Amino acid sequence: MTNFRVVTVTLNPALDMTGGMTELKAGTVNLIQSSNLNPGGKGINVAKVLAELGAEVTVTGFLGDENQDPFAHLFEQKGIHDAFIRVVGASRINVKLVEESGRVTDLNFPGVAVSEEDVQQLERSLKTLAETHDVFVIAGSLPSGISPEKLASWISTLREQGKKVFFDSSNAALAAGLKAAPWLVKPNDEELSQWAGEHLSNESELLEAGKTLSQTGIDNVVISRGSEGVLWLKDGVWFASQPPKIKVVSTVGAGDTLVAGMCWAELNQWDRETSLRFATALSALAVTQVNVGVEDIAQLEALQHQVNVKQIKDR
Ligand SMILES: Nc1ncnc2c1ncn2[C@@H]1O[C@H](COP(=O)(O)OP(=O)(O)OP(=O)(O)O)[C@@H](O)[C@H]1O
Ligand SMILES: O=P(O)(O)OC[C@@]1(O)O[C@H](CO)[C@@H](O)[C@@H]1O
Repeated sequence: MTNFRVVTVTLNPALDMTGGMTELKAGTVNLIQSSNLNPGGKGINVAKVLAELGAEVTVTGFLGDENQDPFAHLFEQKGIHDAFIRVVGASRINVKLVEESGRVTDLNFPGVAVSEEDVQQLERSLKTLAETHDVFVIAGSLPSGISPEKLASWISTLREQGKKVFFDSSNAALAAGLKAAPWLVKPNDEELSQWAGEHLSNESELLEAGKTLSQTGIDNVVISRGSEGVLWLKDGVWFASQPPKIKVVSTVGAGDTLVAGMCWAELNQWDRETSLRFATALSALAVTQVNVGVEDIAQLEALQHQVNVKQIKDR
């Protein structure tokens, strides 16, 4: 029987303060016209979407004990099991400035530092969760106190236990995590360029770099390209998707929603075309709203019909 249980790991959660404005002018006073404060962080966003789709989700990572209430409230509201380690201090507040054009400026803060004792608690939590779960999503940046090598060691351990690890991060954490051969990775085109050490400016360069990445032992390379859709390499075969043209409200969490969609598709054992169509439509829907989540199931159905999916031949 299919098991719909997932653990998401967010080592550096954030309260996302989103401000809507006409146009950002750096170095001047900018007036915000609308604002929202929502619990976020990549793994938590993935968890929220998965829970709304119907998965049984457990969340872990590190949560500051001074401002944990909005997170705890979200978990309760969505029926998400809360296995977060509480650490001394406040989780960061990240500021997202969304202009009328849809352009987003992210101000991502460093986050609360974790101690060696906190790290040991998390390792115990992962060990226990691995006894009952086969799918782990590890997403987001690292707080001070966790080295990229430590993160990579967790991915390696889970992989040695036969777990499917979905991984989405950036910078040094991404580089180290990729070496541990997660089951699925989702860099965007910029992150893949960083990994490749050169600017990848077109599809064929992305395909080439994605192929090289997969040869390091990664089963699924999923490259997100914003409005240009998704490229997905598995078993040596590429699929590409193109979402319809959409009025962008906020792109915050679009990548996390794509990861959640790919994860949900895997839990359902859907074929490749169905999986990619679903995950692309889900992430395209995410950009039509400020908050992360599946707010409009009817619109999701309609969007799936408008996503173009094709296999890329001879690659
Ligand atoms: N303007 C858009 N129109 C339609 N779909 C979009 C748009 N922007 C993003 N998407 C969908 O969301 C997916 C993920 O977006 P993107 O590539 O921007 O991820 P990301 O850079 O990881 O995002 P973030 O870090 O903001 O979560 C895209 O592959 C696409 O399917
Ligand atoms: O600093 P990180 O962990 O890389 O990214 C954090 C973050 O930008 O990611 C989510 C959107 O993907 C937001 O909820 C959150 O603020």
